[in-house]
Amino acid sequence: MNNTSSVNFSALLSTQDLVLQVGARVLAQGLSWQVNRGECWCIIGRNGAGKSTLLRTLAGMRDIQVGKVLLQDKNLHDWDLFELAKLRAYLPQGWVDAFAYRALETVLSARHPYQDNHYWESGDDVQIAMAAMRLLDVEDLAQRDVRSLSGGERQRVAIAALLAQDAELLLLDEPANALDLAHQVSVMQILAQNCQQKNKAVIMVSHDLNLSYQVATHAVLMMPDGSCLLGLKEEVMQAHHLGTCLGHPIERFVHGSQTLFLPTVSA
Ligand SMILES: Nc1ncnc2c1ncn2[C@@H]1O[C@H](COP(=O)(O)OP(=O)(O)OP(=O)(O)O)[C@@H](O)[C@H]1O
Repeated sequence: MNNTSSVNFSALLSTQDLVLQVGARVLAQGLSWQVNRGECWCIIGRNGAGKSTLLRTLAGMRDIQVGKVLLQDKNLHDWDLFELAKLRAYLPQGWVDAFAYRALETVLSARHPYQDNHYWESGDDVQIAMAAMRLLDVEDLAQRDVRSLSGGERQRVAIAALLAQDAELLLLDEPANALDLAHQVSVMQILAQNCQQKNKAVIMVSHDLNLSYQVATHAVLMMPDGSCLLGLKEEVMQAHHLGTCLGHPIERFVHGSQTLFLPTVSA
């Protein structure tokens, strides 16, 4: 399914007939997709479906063999790297901290594209970095060696860095990974607010159907046959579509203002 029937030239991101392939395996076939400012998309699929590969491709970290990815109206790989860093930010799924940076320094490094001499940060950069750390509840960890942080603390520092980059398009690979329940909800709400109040666009990979449904406006389901189902969450996140996508029957319940998804479990 494509969501490009009414062509919108002001789309922040668009793909045209994109094919994702790893070796002989086609992960996504002919994906044509538009993402506009203010939209929050979640990408759903089984392990190995190609969610991270898709996100890395949209971030410009993977070659495109077939099809196009446009940011605004320009080919992704034609963007100057510093301009690209102001336009899109990317949170990978995991990393290794090899050096003893302070948490604040890792957040400040996200301000690099805004520094004219690309070397020294200004007082404004420090304020922006600290504000992002405050929002993510890691302000108190600013002077800590990143290698001493817990998994959830390190994840929140990384999300603070992503926000400090102040890009229009936020690409996040399982942002709620390793977070406790309160921080999962808080991070998801922060992402939704960035779309609603700051007119940014979010594309995130998530395995949490319930939380995703609460904050997302749209969803992409990466199907086992390499097709993608994409559109408004209400239309796409139907129990039967999710069941096919995830290879397990799912039931959808409406409880008050909440929509809940439960996997069917036989006794
Ligand atoms: N460099 C590589 N060489 C061989 N196979 C690869 C390579 N990179 C990715 N793959 C394969 O491509 C498929 C898609 O990987 P990807 O990481 O995008 O999946 P995913 O949907 O994000 O999975 P998960 O939910 O487990 O994170 C997987 O089967 C993976 O093993």
